[in-house]
Amino acid sequence: MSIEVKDLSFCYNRGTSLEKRALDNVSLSIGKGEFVLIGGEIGSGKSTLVRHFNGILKPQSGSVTVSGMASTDRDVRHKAGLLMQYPQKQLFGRTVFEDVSFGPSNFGIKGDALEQRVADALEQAGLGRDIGSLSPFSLSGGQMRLVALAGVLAMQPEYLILDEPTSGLDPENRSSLLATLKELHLSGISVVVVSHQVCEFLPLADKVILLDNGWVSFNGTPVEYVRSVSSPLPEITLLMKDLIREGFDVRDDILSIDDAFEEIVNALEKRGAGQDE
Ligand SMILES: Nc1ncnc2c1ncn2[C@@H]1O[C@H](COP(=O)(O)OP(=O)(O)OP(=O)(O)O)[C@@H](O)[C@H]1O
Repeated sequence: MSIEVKDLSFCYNRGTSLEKRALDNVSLSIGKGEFVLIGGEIGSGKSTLVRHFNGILKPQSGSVTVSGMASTDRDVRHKAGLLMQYPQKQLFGRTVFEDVSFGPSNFGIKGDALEQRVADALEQAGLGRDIGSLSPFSLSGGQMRLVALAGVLAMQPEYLILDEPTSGLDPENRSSLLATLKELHLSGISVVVVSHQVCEFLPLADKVILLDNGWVSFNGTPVEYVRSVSSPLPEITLLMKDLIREGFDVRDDILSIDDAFEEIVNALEKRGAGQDE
């Protein structure tokens, strides 16, 4: 069971003078249980692509299926939950409980079952269950984002899709969100992260897909990605720090860029071998 995208094309303002082709014959597959990173420059089509996964956008040509269900089916949103960019702007409830319970209660879940769903989702999102009675607007920006994440998790999706989840977060909230995503992935949820900062999520990813002007320019493992780019030094330095943060076996006394590349590839390969065991 997977997300299958076949020959997907999509234009905004189709048939007008403002026509903009955002996706051009995109085909890809996201396996169940994978952590997939979708990267690419600003405007390369990342958001347009993932908005097809939970049916916000409908394919103009080609197809998208999620665990065998066409993305045009209304129920696809129960299989793929999307946390949009700046999701805190979408909070509306008087209490956190009201916000997080909105999806499942519309789905007919009530009473104790609803309370349990909300408590579980708050816990999975890394928030205590006691937060339910607070106003979401009394929380910090990072906590508000986690409340929005809990709202998506309360629908118990098979695929959790996050569009630029760390943008605008301070370093502390960023690390706690990354830790939460790692936990969610370990618990068996498939995670798809859209980010133009590939290095930030590379240590967590099983697969990297890059878009360039609406087409897939790269689709491979993190090791293949590192081998394929000649990243500028600051990115490599950040990646080394991110790998150390995630407990990868990397030396921190590397002097040359070539050695740094080798060290990163070795560390990622070791992790890959560990996962296969
Ligand atoms: N609602 C819209 N109407 C018209 N054009 C749009 C619309 N949304 C996106 N586009 C255009 O489609 C292209 C792809 O946009 P998209 O938002 O999918 O890219 P992105 O890679 O997610 O960018 P970002 O990193 O800025 O979020 C861009 O050229 C963008 O300007």
